Amino acid sequence: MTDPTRMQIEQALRQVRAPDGTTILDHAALDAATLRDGTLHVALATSRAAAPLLEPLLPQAEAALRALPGIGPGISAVSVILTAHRAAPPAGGAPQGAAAQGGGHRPLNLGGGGARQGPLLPGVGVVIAVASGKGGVGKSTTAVNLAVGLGMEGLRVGLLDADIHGPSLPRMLGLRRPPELHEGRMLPLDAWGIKAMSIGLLVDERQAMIWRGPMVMGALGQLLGDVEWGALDVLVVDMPPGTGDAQLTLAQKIALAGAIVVSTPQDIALLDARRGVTMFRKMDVPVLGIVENMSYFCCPNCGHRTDLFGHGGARAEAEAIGVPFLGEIPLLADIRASADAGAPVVTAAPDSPAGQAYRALARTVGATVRRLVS
Ligand SMILES: Nc1ncnc2c1ncn2[C@@H]1O[C@H](COP(=O)(O)OP(=O)(O)OP(=O)(O)O)[C@@H](O)[C@H]1O
Repeated sequence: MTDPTRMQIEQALRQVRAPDGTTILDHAALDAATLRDGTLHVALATSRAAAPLLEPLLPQAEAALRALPGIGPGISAVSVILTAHRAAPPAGGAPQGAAAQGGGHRPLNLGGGGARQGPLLPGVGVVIAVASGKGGVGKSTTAVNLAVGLGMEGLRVGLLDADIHGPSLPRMLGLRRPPELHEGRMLPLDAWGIKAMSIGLLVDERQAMIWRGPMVMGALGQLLGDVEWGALDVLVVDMPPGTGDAQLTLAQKIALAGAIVVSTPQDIALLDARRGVTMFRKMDVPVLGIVENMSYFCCPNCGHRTDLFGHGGARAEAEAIGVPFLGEIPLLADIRASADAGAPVVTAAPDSPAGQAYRALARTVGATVRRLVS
């Protein structure tokens, strides 16, 4: 079997018609196609205005792609998603040959611009993702304290909250006003020495919770393309939790220099962390390391340390899968209280045990960032 080419995919998509007779490719352009674990993932770039019209056509598009000659032994399923840009880019591009074989996840060479090409974020030195295999492990808390800690290390830092279903950055940074516009682009807000942007600044948090696929991708496209970051050494991206299509597409859209995976020491979370590491590896994104959050409990009265879930799980897991271990963050009430008060503990109480833990993490990651931007 050979991989489908751009021409084949576009031919299949041209059979998919809206009620007015126009084809799906009259409103969208083939943006990226990826083979992952036997599934052909196809991303179509469209305008925000057209996305609601195209969404009902996606099952037909998947059926048309499943009928492609050559879709057989190596491809068992097809998934089509919409990514909404500001304006639909022109469709087309020269038909290209198939991608090199091998690996469970392969971006297909479609010609006309791969997903990780193009200066989406001019002026930004490196982009680092903070991710987790599942929700609730403290990914956002880690991302916020790491970003502010990197700022305290003297780096020019931006923080993008791409956790679109649960944007917690405005609350954690104490930001309430919407971003200002400059020549049609959004200006990130200043907070605690860094620049920050979140979908939570644009819409009500509860509204974002119920968004469906195309709207999520549209909002992310806007956050990626419409923010005037200015000159940054590093942009920290708080990824949505998990390892699904939104994470994958996002990681493809941004040229990530590296990813940090946050986990708790529990077995189940470590399994999810392993899945997160695997996802980035499949996309050739270097995993900078694993952070163990809620690693141990420090009694605020006597300072006694209790390893609630056993100790050293994430360190051992990191060693087993061959990625660096970046450090431990204790379970401490003032981490949550500071986050809820909008003043990250790394800056609110830099010499507290929590502050010191985050500063140590920022020093380690800061050294890597300096190496990557130099
Ligand atoms: N080390 C810690 N000690 C005490 N509380 C913590 C710690 N880390 C995170 N928390 C708290 O745990 C809760 C979940 O944290 P957070 O929102 O950062 O998780 P998350 O992994 O980003 O979740 P999701 O991605 O599902 O939004 C928050 O109330 C946060 O204040």
